[in-house]
Amino acid sequence: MTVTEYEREFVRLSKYAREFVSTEANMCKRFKDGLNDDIRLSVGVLGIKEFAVLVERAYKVEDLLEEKEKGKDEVEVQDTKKRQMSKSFQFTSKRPRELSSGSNFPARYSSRSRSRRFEGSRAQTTTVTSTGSTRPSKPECPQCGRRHPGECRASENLCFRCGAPDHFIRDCPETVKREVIPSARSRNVSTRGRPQRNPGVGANNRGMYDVYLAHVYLATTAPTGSPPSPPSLTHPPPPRKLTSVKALSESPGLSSIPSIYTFPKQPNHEPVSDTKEPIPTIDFSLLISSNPDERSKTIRELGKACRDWGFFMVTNHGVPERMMKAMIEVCREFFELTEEEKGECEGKHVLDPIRYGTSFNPSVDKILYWRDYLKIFQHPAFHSPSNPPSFSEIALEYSKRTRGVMKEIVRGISESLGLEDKYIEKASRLENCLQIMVANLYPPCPQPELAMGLAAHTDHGLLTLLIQNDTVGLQVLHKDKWVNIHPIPNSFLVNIGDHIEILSNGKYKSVLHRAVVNDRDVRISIALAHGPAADVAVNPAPMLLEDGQNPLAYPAIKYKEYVELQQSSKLDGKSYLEHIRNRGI
Ligand SMILES: O=C(O)CCC(=O)C(=O)O
Ligand SMILES: [Fe+2]
Repeated sequence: MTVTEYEREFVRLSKYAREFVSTEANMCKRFKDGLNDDIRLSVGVLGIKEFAVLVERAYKVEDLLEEKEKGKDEVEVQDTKKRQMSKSFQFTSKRPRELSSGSNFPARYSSRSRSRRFEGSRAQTTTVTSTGSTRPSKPECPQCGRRHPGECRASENLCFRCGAPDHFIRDCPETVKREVIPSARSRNVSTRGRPQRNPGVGANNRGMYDVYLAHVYLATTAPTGSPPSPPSLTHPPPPRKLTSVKALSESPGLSSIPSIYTFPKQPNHEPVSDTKEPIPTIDFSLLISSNPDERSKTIRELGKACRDWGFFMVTNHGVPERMMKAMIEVCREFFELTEEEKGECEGKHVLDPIRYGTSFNPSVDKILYWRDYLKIFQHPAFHSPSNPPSFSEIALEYSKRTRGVMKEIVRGISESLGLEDKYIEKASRLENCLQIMVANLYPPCPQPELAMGLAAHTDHGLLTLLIQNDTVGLQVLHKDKWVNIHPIPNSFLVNIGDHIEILSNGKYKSVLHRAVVNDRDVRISIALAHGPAADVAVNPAPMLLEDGQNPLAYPAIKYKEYVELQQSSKLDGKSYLEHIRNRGI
C-alpha cells in the first residue's frame, strides 16, 4: 500500500471511527501510527500537528526511500543469485501498530515496491483513547465530530489541503507549488494507485475515479436504515470503475446530490428571460425552393437569425419524424445498458471516435455536470457502438440525412453573407466534414437548482443540429439573458458554431447555450455537430475583410486541433474561440 492509497483509505474510513480523529492532532497521531517504520520514524520526530503537512512529508520520505531502493535494486541485479528475494522485505515493520483495535482502518503499508501489499490481519497491540488533555479551541463539527477549521471534508473525499474534490493532498496544486525536492513519484506516477494529476490531453480517467468516489460517498451516506458496514481492508480497494450520473440518480433514497455536483452559484436561479419572443424559425422547404423569390426571402431570414440569435429552428426539413424518434430511442437504450457494457465505449482520448462518459471532461471539471454522454464520429468514417444492435443502422441513416440538411443550410448561410453559395462548403471541405454525434442523457436530479446539465459553451464546428425528447432543458443566451427553448415538435434546433464565426470573420457569432436539469423527467438530446474536414484550418473569407476595415480577427488552426483543445479544456462559460483569440494561438 502506498502513502497515497493509505491516505485515501484513512480519510475514507475516518467516518467509521470518528472518536479516533476527534482533533487534528489526534488525526495526525493515528495517521502517523499507521505508517511503516521507516516513514513513521522520519516524520515522527518532526512533531507535525497539521494533517496536510504530515501527509506531504510522508510522501517525500516515501519518495526518498524509493529512490534509495532503486539504487539498491541496481546493485541487486548484478548479484541476484547471491541474494534471497525475502531479504528485501526486511524494511517491513516487525512491531505492527494498527490504528485501532478491531477496526478496519488501513493497515500499515510498506513503501517498498516489492512489499506493496496489505498487512491487514495482524494482531492488535495498541488501544487508543481519544481524549486529550488540552482543550481544543475549534468547535466540534456536527458532521464528522472532529474539531477542525472551516468546512467539513472528512466524509467527502476532498483534499485536506485546499478542499477541492478532484484530488488528495498528494496531487494538490498547493502541494505541487511547494515541492522543492524532485519527486520519484512524479517521474513514475503510472505505477501508483492514484491517477496522475493533469495527465495530459484527453486522459480523463482520474475524473471517472472521482465520480466513483462520489458514489462511494453516496453509498455510505444514503439513508438505508442501518449504518453501512465499513469495507474490508483485507482486500485492496475496489478497482476504478466507470460510473454514471444515471446510476447515481437511481440510487435508492437519493434526496440530495454529492457536493461535487453542486454549483455554488445555483445556475438555475439566474434570471431567465421572460420574453415571449420566439427563436426564429426557418422553413427548410423554402430554403431549397426552386422559386427564387421564396429562396432569397428565406436566405435573408436565415441571415437575420444568424446575426440576431445564432440559434433557430428548422421545420419541414424532410427527415422523417419516426427516424428522429428512433434515434432518440436507441440512444435511450444505449444509456440503459449496464455500466460494464457502456464502459466498453469509454474512450481514452478526446479524439477517440467512440466515447462514453459523464460530465464534460472530468479530468478538468472541478464540479461535475449532471450529464452522461455518448460521442460518436459519424463522418467521414462512420462509427457506432455494437450495442444496442440496431444502433448502427439507425445512426447511419440519421446522420446521412442530417448532413444533407446541414449542407443546404450552410449554402444558405454562405449566400446570406454575400458569398458564393458553395464558398463555405469548399473552404471547409464539407464532403469530408467531421460529423460528431453527441447523445446527452440528463437523468432527473433531486436538487436541480444546484446542479447543471452542461455549462454555458459554444459549439466548435460550423453548425449543430439538435433534437430532444419531450423534455425541455436547453437555454440560449440572448441579449445577455438566458432564454428557455421550447422547440416546435419534429424541428431541428440549429446553432452556429465557432467555425462559422471564423469563416464569417465574426459577422455571425457562435452562441452560448447550456442545459439545465429537472427533478422529474429524463431528458435526452442528440446534437449532431458538423465541422470542416479534420485537417482543414479555415480562415475568415477574404471578401469579408472589407479592405482592411475589418482586419483578420481569427487564428487559423486545424479543426482537429481545435476540437482537441476545446474538448480537453473545461467549459468556462465563454466562447472557447474568445479564449484562444485572447491567448493569440
Ligand atoms: O442538451 C442540450 O440541449 C445541449 C447539448 C449541447 O449543447 C451539446 O451537446 O453541445
Ligand atoms: Fe452545445
